[in-house]
Amino acid sequence: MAFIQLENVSVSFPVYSASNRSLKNRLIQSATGGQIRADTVSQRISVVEALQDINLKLENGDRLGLVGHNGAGKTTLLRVLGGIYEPNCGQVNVEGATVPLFDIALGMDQESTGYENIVLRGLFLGLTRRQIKERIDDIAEFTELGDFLNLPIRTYSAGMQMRLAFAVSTSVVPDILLLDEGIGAGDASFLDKARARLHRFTEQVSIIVLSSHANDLVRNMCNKAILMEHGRIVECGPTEEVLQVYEAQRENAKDRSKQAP
Ligand SMILES: Nc1ncnc2c1ncn2[C@@H]1O[C@H](COP(=O)(O)OP(=O)(O)OP(=O)(O)O)[C@@H](O)[C@H]1O
Repeated sequence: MAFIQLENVSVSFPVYSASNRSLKNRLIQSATGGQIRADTVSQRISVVEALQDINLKLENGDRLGLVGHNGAGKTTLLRVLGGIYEPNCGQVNVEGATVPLFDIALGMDQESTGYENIVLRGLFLGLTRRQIKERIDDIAEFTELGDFLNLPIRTYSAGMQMRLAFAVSTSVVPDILLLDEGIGAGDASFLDKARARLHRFTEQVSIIVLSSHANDLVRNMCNKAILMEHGRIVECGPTEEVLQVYEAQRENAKDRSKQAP
C-alpha cells in the first residue's frame, strides 16, 4: 500500500559567493524562483528558499499535478519525494517503491557500458541483481541500441542515454511514479513507443505525482493538484478548481504586463 506524507517540509540552498549587498537582509520578491533571503550570519551567503513549510498527504489512487511559475519549487518537491534531496526541516514519509522519471541520468556512469549501466541504474532504482538479470534482454530490446550497449555511454547522444534510462526505469511497475513533463530527448518513433509504455504503466501505478506547465496534461492525468508559488503551496484541491485559480492568475499577470509602460 503506497503512501506519502510530508509535514512542514522546507528545503533551502545556500548560495556562496553571491553578492548580498543589494539584499540588505530583506526579502526579495520576484515573479519567478523561490524566495531569496540574505543569510543573517554571513554577508557572503544568500539563501534560496526552494520549499517552505510543505504539508501533503497522498494515498492509493491519487494522481497529483504540481503547477506553478518557473522556480516555484515543483522539481525540488519531486526530488524530495524521490529521496534525492533531504529536507532542511520537516518529516518525509514515503512508503512504496518509487521511480523518478526525471533526472534520468542519475545512477548512470559515463565510463561504463550500456549493459553495465542497466545494472547500475536498476540497483539505483532498488531492483535486485536477480530481477535485473531476468529483465536485461527485454530492456536491451526496448532501447533498440544493439551493439552500442557494449560501448561506454559517454559515446551516446542525449537521446540514446534517455532511451537506456527510460527502458530500465519502466521495466518494473513501481508503487509511486514521479514525473516531470516530457520525457526528455528522443526521436519521434521512440517517443511514440515510450508514451505507449508510459500509458500502460500509469494505469497500474498506485500514486503519481506529475510536475507540468501543460495544464491539459494535468487535467487528463490528475485528480488533484497543488499550485505552488515561491516554494509554498497556495492552492490545493480538485484539479479543475486549482487550474482555474492558476489560469486566472496567469491572465491577470498578462494584463498587468500589457499595461506596463
Ligand atoms: N541546486 C540549487 N542551488 C540553488 N538554488 C536552487 C537549486 N535547485 C533549485 N534551486 C532554486 O530553488 C527554486 C525552486 O526551483 P525548482 O527547480 O524546484 O522550480 P520549478 O518549479 O521546478 O521550476 P521550473 O518550472 O522552471 O522547472 C528556484 O528559485 C531555484 O533557483
